[in-house]
Amino acid sequence: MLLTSLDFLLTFLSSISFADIFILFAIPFAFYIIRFYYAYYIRPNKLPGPFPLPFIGANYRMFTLNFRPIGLDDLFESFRSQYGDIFEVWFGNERTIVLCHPKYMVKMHQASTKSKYIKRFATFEGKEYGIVDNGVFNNNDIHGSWKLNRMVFSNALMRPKLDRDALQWTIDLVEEMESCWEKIGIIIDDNDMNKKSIDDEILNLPKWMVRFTYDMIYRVAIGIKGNALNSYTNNKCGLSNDENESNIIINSIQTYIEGAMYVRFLPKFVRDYFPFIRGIIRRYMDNKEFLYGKLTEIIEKRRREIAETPLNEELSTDMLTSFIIANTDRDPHKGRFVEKFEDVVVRPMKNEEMSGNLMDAFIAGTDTTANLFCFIVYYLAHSPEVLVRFRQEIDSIFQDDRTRKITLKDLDNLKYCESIIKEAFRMKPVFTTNLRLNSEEDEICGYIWPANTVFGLFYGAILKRPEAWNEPLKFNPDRFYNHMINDKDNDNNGHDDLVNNKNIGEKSEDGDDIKYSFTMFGGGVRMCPGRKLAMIELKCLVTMIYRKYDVELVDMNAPLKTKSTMLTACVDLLFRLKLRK
Ligand code: HEM
Repeated sequence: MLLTSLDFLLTFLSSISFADIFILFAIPFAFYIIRFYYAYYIRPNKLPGPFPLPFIGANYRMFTLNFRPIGLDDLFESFRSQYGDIFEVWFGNERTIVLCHPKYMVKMHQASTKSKYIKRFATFEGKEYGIVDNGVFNNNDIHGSWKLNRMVFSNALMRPKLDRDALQWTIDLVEEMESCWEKIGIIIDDNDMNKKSIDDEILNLPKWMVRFTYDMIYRVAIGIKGNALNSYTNNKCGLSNDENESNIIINSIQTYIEGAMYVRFLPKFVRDYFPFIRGIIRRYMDNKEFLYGKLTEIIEKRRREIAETPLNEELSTDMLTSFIIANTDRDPHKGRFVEKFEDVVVRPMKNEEMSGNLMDAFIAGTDTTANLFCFIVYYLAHSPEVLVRFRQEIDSIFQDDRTRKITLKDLDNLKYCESIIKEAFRMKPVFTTNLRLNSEEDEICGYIWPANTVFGLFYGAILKRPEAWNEPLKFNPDRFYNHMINDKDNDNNGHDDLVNNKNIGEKSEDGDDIKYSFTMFGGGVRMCPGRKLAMIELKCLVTMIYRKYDVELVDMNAPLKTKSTMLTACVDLLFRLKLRK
């Protein structure tokens, strides 16, 4: 019997010719191409944009003629100058309508739960990986899990009680990093004794900052000190280099984020059946299982600790503790929310919901802050007159004391510092392009768009428009500072001004057209819930460094090197510190 089947198989295989194999592959391929171009030619509202190729869409335009990849920010900028303020780009099979003028983005940035533009992503790839309808950022289940997750997330981050602790944790971390820099010779004296003994890797600011922000978010999210900074120094700081739990988890989170790109952009068929890719995906899936398992252990342990804590004892302000007690009798804010949506069944959170929210704190709260700090350092190094003004502000607040503990009141007073942070974002937005989808048919820019059209809000363009900004290519924090000082609605508390982020441009008096010209934290009901934390962290870090040190770039002539996707990252920025004279 076995022999007969084998005979049959051999006969069958030997009868297959090369032409048969070709046809076998060519038919589905041809079918795909016809379908692709049919969809392309019948698309509604044909806009200008790069001609898409099957499978890769317009991705081929990401390479220059000498095969060098260019960033998404530069690519969109080149399309904008070629096609105008509204154009279309195909990424694979997905069409994105890219908007470059704030007036086209008004509906996306309006804070109304009735908005048709609350959804963020069109693709639904990656549910098994936990990146769809989980947590906050990637969550498209607007009337389901997103609202509750978002309310709990915002409550954990926006309550004033966290401010005090977030400031203290930032101070502790800056001091830890500073002592490390001192030991390994990043902080130099006039004799430059240590100058030659350090390799470029150690002098690279973005590497430090990513670890700094991971440790910070680990502390804020889980309530435990992280170890990313410490481990980076490989014992050079004389600190122990234990592979402790925080390190394992932080590494696993970084692997998870890397894997999310594969899962989101490769079709399921390719992920499941292509031999080489299948292996890679398997490893990412194993890492994801491991990570979520670890988070569940941490959540369970914290649940037990909370249950054992007497009712009259105050609980920690970290996010995880807030998630666990949210909407339970242990919650001091039960029934009260910083952001409240209608039609939400308010209930305690499940473990997997908490894991998703914790992951979002890491995904959205680390690289953004880390890279923005690097851009601030770059622009300050090239703007001596701004640095002088900043030092005047610092000295007027701290007098000559370069080590006094920074308070929340100081942060409120550091208005020029805040303006520097905003201006660095305007010049080099870490969040280059936001995405939103319409849940119903709607009009944008005079066209009627069917539901589920993907809109790319190209922030890189609106932050430089001459209608909204004077001399838009100039680094000039005064454009924000003057506004903060003169704004009649401002209660003289710069901190609050930012929290209520008014999304205004410099020439805000000039009308609605430029209303949403400053979108550092996005806008509307999906606006960044980490904005207050990010500003506490950045203002404290920038002030502590510039109050005490002169920051020198190793190569003052080097252009700012970045890598840009949805987020723009600083690639290399070699630095040294000298004690300020
Ligand atoms: C300088 C630092 C940061 C910048 C520039 C930034 C910017 C943004 C922007 C532009 C958005 C999109 C908002 C929209 O669609 O309207 C966003 C969303 C988000 N950010 Fe931030 N962010 C920063 C820091 C943080 C931090 C520290 C956290 C938390 C620890 C955080 C958590 C989130 C979350 C969870 C969302 C998704 C909100 C939603 O979809 O409902 N971000 N952020």
